[in-house]
Order: sequence, then C-alpha cells, then structure tokens
Amino acid sequence: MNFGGVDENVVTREEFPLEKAREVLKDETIAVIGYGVQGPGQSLNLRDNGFNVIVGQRKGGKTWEKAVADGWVPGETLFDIEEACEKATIIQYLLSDAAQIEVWPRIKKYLTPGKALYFSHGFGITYKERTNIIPPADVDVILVAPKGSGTSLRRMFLQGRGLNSSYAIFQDATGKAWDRVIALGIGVGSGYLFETTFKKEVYSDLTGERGTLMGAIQGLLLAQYETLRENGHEPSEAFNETVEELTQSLMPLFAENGMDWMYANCSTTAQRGALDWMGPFHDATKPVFQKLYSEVACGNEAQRSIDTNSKPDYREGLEKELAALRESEMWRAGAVVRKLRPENN
Ligand SMILES: NC(=O)c1ccc[n+]([C@@H]2O[C@H](COP(=O)([O-])OP(=O)(O)OC[C@H]3O[C@@H](n4cnc5c(N)ncnc54)[C@H](O)[C@@H]3O)[C@@H](O)[C@H]2O)c1
Ligand SMILES: CC(C)(O)[C@@H](O)C(=O)O
Ligand SMILES: [Mg+2]
Ligand SMILES: [Mg+2]
Repeated sequence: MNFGGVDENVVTREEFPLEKAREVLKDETIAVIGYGVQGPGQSLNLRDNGFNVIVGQRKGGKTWEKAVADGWVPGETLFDIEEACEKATIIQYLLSDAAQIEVWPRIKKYLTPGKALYFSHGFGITYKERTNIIPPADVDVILVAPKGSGTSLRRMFLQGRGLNSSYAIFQDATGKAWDRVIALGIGVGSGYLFETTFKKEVYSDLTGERGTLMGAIQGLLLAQYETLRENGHEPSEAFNETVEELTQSLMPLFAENGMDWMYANCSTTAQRGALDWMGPFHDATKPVFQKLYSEVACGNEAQRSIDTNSKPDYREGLEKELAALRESEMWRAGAVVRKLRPENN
C-alpha cells in the first residue's frame, strides 16, 4: 500500500479476517503474561474474539485481583507466571519492560522448540546486551505493538473500532511466524497492521512517547500556559486556550480529516498566524527531537529506563512526580474545566 508516495507492507482485516486468524491459532494456547495495561486489553480482546487464552500473573496484589474481577478464573484461565508459560504454545510477554528482564531467567526454560515468544515492544530484544533477553534459536520471536494505550485498545474494540499496530518477526523458527504474528495482531483488536523491525519499533516508540505523544506535548502546553499566566490571563482562559480547545474542538477535526481540514475550519486570521508561526516552532523543536533520537539510538534512554524502573521504590518516586503534575495549577485548573463540561453535569 502507498502512504504519501512510499510503498509499505500492511495487512488489513479484509485480507486477513478474524475467521482466518481463529483457524491459524485453533490449536494454540496463548498465555498473556502480565496484567498491567496491555495485558488486560490484549487478553480480553483475544478472549472476546474466541481464542484459547490464559493469563499469567504474579499471585496476590492488585493486578491479580483485577484479573479475577475481569472473569479470569484461578486454576482454569488464570495462573502464576511460570505455570502459564508451561501451558502456553504462545507466550505474550507483557510484563513491564523492567520486569521482563527480572523474570526472564525463570521463564526461558519454558520456551521449548516450536513455541512462540511475543512482545509488544522491541525493547528486550534490541537492547539485549542490557536486558540479557536472548531467546533460544528454535522458537519464533514475534512482535505486535499496538500504537496506543492498552486502555484505548480495549475501549476501541468495545466501540467496534481498532487501534493500529506494527508487527515484526525477529526469528522464524517454525516457518509459521508470519501467520502467527498476523493472526495475533488481528486477534488483539488491531485496526490494521504495518510492518516494522524490533529495532525500528523501539526507536520510534521511545521517540514518540518522549516526543509529541507525551513529553513534548506536556512541555509545549506548559510553556504556553505559563506565558499566558505571566501576562495576566486567568487560569480559565489560559487552560481553555491551551488544552481544552485543543482536545475538545480542534484535535477531533484533524483526527477526522487532516491538519488542512482543521485549518480550513478556523478563521483566515488564525490560518495566517498558524502558517507563519509553524516555522519558528518547528525550527526551535527539531534539534530537541534530533537529540532525543540519538539518545534512543545509542541506548542511553533504554539504560535510564532500566536503571530507574528496576529500583524497588520506583513506584513511590513515580507517584510523587505524577502527583506534582496533578497538583500543578494548570492541571488543577483542568480538573475544574472538565467538571464544567455539560456532559459531566
Ligand atoms: N502501557 C501500554 O499501553 C503499552 C502500549 C504499547 C506497548 N506496551 C508494552 O507492553 C509491555 C507491557 O507494558 P504495560 O505498560 O502493560 O506493563 P505494566 O507496567 O502495566 O506492567 C505489567 C505487569 O507486570 C507485572 N510486574 C511488574 N513487576 C513485576 C515483577 N518484578 N515480577 C512479576 N511481575 C511484575 C505487573 O504486576 C503488571 O501486571 C511493555 O513491553 C510495554 O513497553 C505498553
Ligand atoms: C501508549 C504508548 C505511549 O504508546 C506506549 O508506547 C507505552 O509505552 O505505554
Ligand atoms: Mg512505549
Ligand atoms: Mg507506543
């Protein structure tokens, strides 16, 4: 398929319908290991799509309880991690990236010949010198990476929509890796699947989430909010002009029909200014994106993530940082603005 002049390999549900996916995987037991964010989305979609799926999760704790609440039955469809890996023919390794490193020595013995090891991130394999995740040569190693949160994957599935995913094959030991990866991609509820490699997936994913999807957007929004506040604008005006209008009014327009369509639905005054100021914003941020990509490609970002996320108290530290964000003036103002949406009254 041609994307803006470039040919790419993609697979749609039309070419590879759900019935075909069920046929390909009819003799497989899929174990979804981990029940954090992607685990629930992928396992519930697979279950609702009629696949033979079980969940492997650390016993006790909140996520085990969440799995039980979602209808996974201990001893029948919910097991501890090692038992699920033993029963599986396909192991979907959906622990957090740091936990994948820690748990790997305990689960690799269950990767017997002909099984498949599935990831939703290229992290563990690409940075193998840092993760020590080195699968045996006689298993398939495949990837389906939904391009969005597991929460969205599930929500969009329930709405009859689909979140796009990339797919990759690192190792095809059985000759069935392509059928397996595409069938799983369709089964977890992907909109369409586009081809990548483990390395390109992790480089683009780490760049995207640090960049426009999460890091850059928060930096940009905050910079504008602060500028408005420093010049005497009230929080309500600053938040509406920075965040609320973006998410509620303008983003849906460019999601639906592209940036030019959103521009076309704004005043000529806005269009002139936006077209003129796009250049300076582009030029100011491009060097930051270039620096970010090179930090990802040399492995520094992966190492930072491994070092911080494998500390025993990392969750408390993270919660403090998230609380600071939540309690900042901009996001406290946001909570009030959201409450005032008529649909929330
Ligand atoms: N969060 C997303 O929506 C998202 C999107 C695309 C890809 N991914 C990728 O999917 C994979 C899973 O990510 P996630 O965000 O769902 O993970 P997560 O951080 O939500 O954690 C998943 C599970 O890991 C378990 N876990 C954590 N530490 C453990 C340990 N020491 N021993 C045993 N279990 C432990 C937790 O109980 C939890 O059930 C990652 O490779 C991630 O990069 C995530
Ligand atoms: C949902 C994201 C940001 O796309 C994913 O990459 C993640 O790591 O959670
Ligand atoms: Mg990611
Ligand atoms: Mg991502």
